[in-house]
Amino acid sequence: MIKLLASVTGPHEAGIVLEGGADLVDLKDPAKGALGAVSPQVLAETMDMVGGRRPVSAVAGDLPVLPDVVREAVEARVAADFVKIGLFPASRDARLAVIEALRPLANRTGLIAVFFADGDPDFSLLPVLAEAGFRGAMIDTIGKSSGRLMAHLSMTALGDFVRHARDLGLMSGLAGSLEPPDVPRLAVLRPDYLGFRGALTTGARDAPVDIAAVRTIRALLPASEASDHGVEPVAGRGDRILVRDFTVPMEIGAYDHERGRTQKVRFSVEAEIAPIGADARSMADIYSYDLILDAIRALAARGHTDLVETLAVELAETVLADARIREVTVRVEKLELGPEAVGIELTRRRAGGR
Ligand SMILES: O=C[C@H](O)COP(=O)(O)O
Repeated sequence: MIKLLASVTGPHEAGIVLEGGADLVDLKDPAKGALGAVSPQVLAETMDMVGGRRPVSAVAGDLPVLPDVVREAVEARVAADFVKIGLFPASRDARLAVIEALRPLANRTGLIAVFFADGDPDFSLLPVLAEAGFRGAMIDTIGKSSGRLMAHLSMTALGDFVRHARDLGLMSGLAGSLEPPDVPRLAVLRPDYLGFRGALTTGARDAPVDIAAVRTIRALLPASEASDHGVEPVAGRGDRILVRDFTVPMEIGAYDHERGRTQKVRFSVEAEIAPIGADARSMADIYSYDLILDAIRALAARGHTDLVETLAVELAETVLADARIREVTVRVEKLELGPEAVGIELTRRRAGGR
């Protein structure tokens, strides 16, 4: 489920966003910049008001990228469930020094790094953050009048960020002047959080939060895991691995004039496998079409074969020898005998059914 992060200025606005369905109460002072901080006092009052009903995050502030300055600001806010730390424009070394300085605080609060889409984001720091004990990473924008998140980063780049964070065990969040129509588009990328301030107010970013605006955003977020994962295989049908029109020269034919030379033979294969899991990401999770291509190359390399029928049966048997294959259809066509193509198509199924 994709959660709603709502940025508020203190306890009063926290009450409003909770009523509107926020999943994370995020404290910040929008009048003081992208990550303008509220005082530890306001943090304490807001935590009291929220009373553990939802996690509370606090931003560390629009700070220079200096280890001591940032560590001190985070230390003052470790009572929050999460503290968000901006990786503002700076050299890689300066950012690394800040990350390292925060390592000792990682078991006192949930550290969340904030990359800025318009502030030279360096996503190669994601593994460094994971190793230093950070709990998550998000992308926001610094310049709140210089366009929405997607004006600075493509959907592909945002999707890569979410995937990379997830692979590293980091929560991910996306924010940056987002508007209601952005929600379904970004929800497709499946970040853990979408974050809002401007879209939750009655007007400007530092105007008061408005319950109707919060509800509008809430209603746009996918309601449950079920709707997030509402994709399932069709009962009784497998997925299909395809090799289409793979043409190789080979020695083939029962006539004398077909011996001692090669001619073009075209192979097409459709192999049925069990439905691929939604979490398939690597070669280890799938049956590769390369195995079929290799089997065809081996047939072509082994010398003369009289009949295309022999090739088709052998190829089907080779493919079905892999226990993951349920059924295979093989087409073998000779391409140099006058018509466009002559050949055979056959289907074989694993004995014993599915
Ligand atoms: O953390 C999220 C931000 O508060 C988003 O603010 P914004 O929607 O005004 O850019």
